[in-house]
Amino acid sequence: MVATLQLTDVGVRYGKQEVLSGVTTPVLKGGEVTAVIGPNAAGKSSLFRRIAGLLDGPGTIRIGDGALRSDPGHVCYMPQDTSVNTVLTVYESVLLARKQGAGRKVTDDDLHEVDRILYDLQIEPISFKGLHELSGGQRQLVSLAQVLVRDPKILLLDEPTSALDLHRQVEVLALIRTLARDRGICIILAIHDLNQVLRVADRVMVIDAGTMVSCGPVESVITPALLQTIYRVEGRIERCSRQSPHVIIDGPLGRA
Ligand SMILES: Nc1ncnc2c1ncn2[C@@H]1O[C@H](COP(=O)(O)OP(=O)(O)OP(=O)(O)O)[C@@H](O)[C@H]1O
Repeated sequence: MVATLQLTDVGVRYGKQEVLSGVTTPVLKGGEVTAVIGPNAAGKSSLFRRIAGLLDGPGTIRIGDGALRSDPGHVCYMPQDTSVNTVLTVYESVLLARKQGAGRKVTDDDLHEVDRILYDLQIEPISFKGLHELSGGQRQLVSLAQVLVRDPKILLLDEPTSALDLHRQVEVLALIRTLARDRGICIILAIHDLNQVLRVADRVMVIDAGTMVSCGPVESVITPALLQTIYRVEGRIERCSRQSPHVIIDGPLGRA
């Protein structure tokens, strides 16, 4: 069965302050990657926390069918802040994530999955380091391992590559793309780098000042007009290497 996610009129309030309202999407399907973009403080993380069930608010979040909804393990959320306060090793933390809500007995299959994900993310060399000993980028990779190992059907990744070097960004985004396609995962990721969005996403949702201003195929949403109106920069989209589109920034626009 293909996992699906659809938002209707979804909003978020912190106390009396409404920070997001009226987010309505088409049906987002397993196998596809949707990038959520927009300026700082636009409401992207709040939207992720709302979808993950960590915040209440108006609107409807329809996830898959009844079978999926009754198994919360199928929706996994990786927050933006990956700081930790624990004495676990990398391996233990990923194994624990795998067993979350799934009984205590560790099977060969569990160990195999942990090994595979550590290998895919190229972090086996740090398997037995304590989480508190890791660099920011290493912590981010381990957080990613903790959600991927749970075999999610819907995966919410809030800026999963923000602490990674260029090589790791490219590798991780390629892995995300492959996992979506091969395992039919519906992946939603917040990301600021528009060139990476052009490489990885099928669809882009733009959030600005608490509202969704567009949601559609990548190349029809990432345009010079978007650069001007949302980011206040002058820029172009050009086909460069291998004919793939790139954002080229010419300069900032002045203050409005
Ligand atoms: N726990 C909270 N309590 C009150 N207001 C909050 C809380 N978390 C976020 N906000 C506010 O909600 C708004 C949206 O914040 P959010 O973190 O969703 O933005 P974002 O688009 O993810 O930003 P960034 O790109 O900077 O990570 C901001 O004005 C922020 O100050």
